[in-house]
Amino acid sequence: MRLGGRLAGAIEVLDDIETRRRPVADALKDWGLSHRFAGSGDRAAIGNIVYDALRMKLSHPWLMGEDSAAALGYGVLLRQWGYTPDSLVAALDGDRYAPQAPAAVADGSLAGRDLAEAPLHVQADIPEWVVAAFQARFGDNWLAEAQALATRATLDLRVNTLKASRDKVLKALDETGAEAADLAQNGIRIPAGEGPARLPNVTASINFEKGWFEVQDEGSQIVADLVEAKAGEQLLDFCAGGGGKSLALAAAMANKGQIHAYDTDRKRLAPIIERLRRAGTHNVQAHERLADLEPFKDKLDKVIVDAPCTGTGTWRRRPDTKWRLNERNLEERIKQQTEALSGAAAYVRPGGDLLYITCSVLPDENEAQVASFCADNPEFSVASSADAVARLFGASADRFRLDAAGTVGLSPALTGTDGFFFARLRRAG
Ligand SMILES: C[S@@+](CC[C@H](N)C(=O)[O-])C[C@H]1O[C@@H](n2cnc3c(N)ncnc32)[C@H](O)[C@@H]1O
Repeated sequence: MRLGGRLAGAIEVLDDIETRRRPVADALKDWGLSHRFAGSGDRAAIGNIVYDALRMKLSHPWLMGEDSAAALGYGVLLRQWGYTPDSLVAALDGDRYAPQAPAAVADGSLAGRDLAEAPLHVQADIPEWVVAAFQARFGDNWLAEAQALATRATLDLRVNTLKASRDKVLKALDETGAEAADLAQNGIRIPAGEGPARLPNVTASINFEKGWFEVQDEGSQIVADLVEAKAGEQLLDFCAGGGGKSLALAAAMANKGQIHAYDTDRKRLAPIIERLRRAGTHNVQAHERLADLEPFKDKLDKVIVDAPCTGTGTWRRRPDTKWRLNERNLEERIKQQTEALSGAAAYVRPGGDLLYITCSVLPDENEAQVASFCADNPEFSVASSADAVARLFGASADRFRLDAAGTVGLSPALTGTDGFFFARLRRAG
């Protein structure tokens, strides 16, 4: 397929998502099934246009002066893929599948529009009701932070030090453009690629099956590093999900000591068994029932709450969730976080730590949640992570956001990672 056909396909999918409220992955899959002539490169290019469009779902239509799927598709090519109006006309010339251009492209009036005149949430490409929270969290830099969340994310891997070194994995992936990550000590980064470029399918490789690495955002690796899990410690990963943090912590502990992995959702937890096997991890025990944790009350050195959250920090990877988020979801998540924190606190030994993590940048889920937990549980107080950040990240420590109490914030604009929050809450000894 040429560019025009790919653009038309993406516009069809965007239309389907909008008019039938369809999940992106389903809409893309259905398009592929009903257009079997399209090759894998075509499908990848169409997927890229669709995801890029969803990242900038407000600013493209504003600049085009029309709220249509075509405005989104053309917006992607002109504002994200590096085409100029002239080079785009040339690329689509004679292509009978090329969709009709929005009027502002056809008559050239697009050139006279300036995004700086758009409402702030449109410039930021975030829902209007979230602006106040971004301003509270990022101050003067909020717009740049929001715009960084509207860019493509890199593909990040964590080297499993139980099985391989970073150099060994880098060598094995040398055709992918992989490089050592800037911050995470065992991180590897593969560039996001531009335009129609496909990310390499690294999980289809033998080395992935051998357990040499896991796919994990560098921010998620960094918060796991900040736990500073030590060989021999007794840990609980209370919101273990599929085990991303448990696997990283187990490797940091060199398979020594014990990690108990628990999650209320058995279906989310189940894949951990296969992941642990592949990684050669022997010190993680998965628990399906809360009652299994009874013997560990007041006993554990560290309890990790990687809490359910709105995921605002992951908007680069899942731009569709940006537009589904509403105030009711936020309230529900806050309630779940409060429950998870108070449930998990019971297992921390005196003098031990409760580590609170979210992949959100909203203060209500982070700083405010920590403040209200400490007010309700006066045995706990924030222990600063400033020293840990300096110890682990040395000269790069100034890229982290540390608040006065010593909680840590990561974000695409600051650390080049997903947005994360990390707080160490110490139980009095
Ligand atoms: C952000 S996800 C965890 C991701 C996981 N730690 C990882 O690194 O792959 C949050 C998890 O918390 C679980 N959860 C929600 N409420 C909970 C509670 N009260 N107790 C335990 N787990 C809970 C959810 O089922 C979900 O799997």
